[in-house]
Amino acid sequence: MIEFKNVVKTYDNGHTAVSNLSFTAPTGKITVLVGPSGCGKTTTLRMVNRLIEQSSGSILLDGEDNAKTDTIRMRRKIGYVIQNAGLFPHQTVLDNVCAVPFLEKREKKASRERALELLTLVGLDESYANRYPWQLSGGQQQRVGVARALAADPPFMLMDEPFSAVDPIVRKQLQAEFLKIQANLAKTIVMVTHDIDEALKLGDQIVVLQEGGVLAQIGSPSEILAHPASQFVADFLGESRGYHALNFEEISTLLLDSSPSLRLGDLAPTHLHDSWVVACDDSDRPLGWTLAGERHLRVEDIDLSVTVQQATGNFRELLDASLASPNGRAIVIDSNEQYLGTLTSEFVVQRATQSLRVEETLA
Ligand SMILES: Nc1ncnc2c1ncn2[C@@H]1O[C@H](COP(=O)(O)OP(=O)(O)OP(=O)(O)O)[C@@H](O)[C@H]1O
Repeated sequence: MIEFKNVVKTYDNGHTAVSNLSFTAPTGKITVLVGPSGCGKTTTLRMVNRLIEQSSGSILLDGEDNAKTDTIRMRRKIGYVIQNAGLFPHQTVLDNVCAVPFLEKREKKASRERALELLTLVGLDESYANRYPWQLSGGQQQRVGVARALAADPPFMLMDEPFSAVDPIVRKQLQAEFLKIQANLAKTIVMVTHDIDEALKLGDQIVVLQEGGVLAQIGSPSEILAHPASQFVADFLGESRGYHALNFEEISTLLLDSSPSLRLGDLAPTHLHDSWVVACDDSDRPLGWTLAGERHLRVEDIDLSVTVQQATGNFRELLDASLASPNGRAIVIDSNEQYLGTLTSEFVVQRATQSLRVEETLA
């Protein structure tokens, strides 16, 4: 775990960027620092690996005071991922990933093999190993940055806006892959982001800072959304708090409607003619919606543009799926992709309104 104890940072110009900050980043969990621009997030992060020295207070890494530990030894225990990846431009991807293991004079063959494994883990196949950073897209460079930080197998990771330099789709992919990796490796991570969505998605714990590096609130994403500690936190989370809170409601807790379904080749009973019906394949996997008619169901009659939603997903994804559907209903499937039922966007919106009201009374 990483413990901040009454940490203060006053820069030479007299500006206090971090004021008497105390919190613990638990072992194996992701702690995300958020707050408005200039509130001291990066300063806080960089004090952990002593790229910035605190003015007073202490930071302990698994109980060891980082100011009393040899800096080089201490930094080797900490992976550091920054925006734009910060790769060495004249080294290949493989050499970038192996940088720390080579520095530590680890066995070269084993280090390279592990580097290739890590590249695969972050979604890059072996063909990227001999490329140079400039031959990669921004998202690919960020993947290499994450693989490089993991290569030394450090117990701690510091990540400063690690996924920010890419477009929203790649960013989502990187976040999802990163969560998968973390589920296996369970590093103790402190991450900075200015994206509240990212914080809520990735963080086990959120630390909200306000101007001057003052701790405004610490808690799990759902705690912070449901019980903002102050007007500042409520304002910072913004008007979409209710919508964000949907991330933490599981669909499986809801009662689904059982909209009628048809398999390819089936004839619809007359009472269903001109109604929306869930079209499934031979194994009851939904393909989309169809307006039932007098003909046997053909693929051409199906609106395939819908997103089907896993019951293990969250309420917010469900809202997106229902809004994207031709009849305002989301199709929900189980883990075997079998059809389970449907829900209307009205129901989801009603639920969102309810949760927003609950939060407003609590705030
Ligand atoms: N070397 C420095 N000397 C003086 N002031 C500094 C120095 N570095 C940062 N600051 C100031 O300290 C405050 C905190 O900066 P920091 O970079 O930690 O904020 P941040 O929350 O990460 O901001 P952003 O979200 O904009 O990246 C800011 O007001 C900044 O201007």
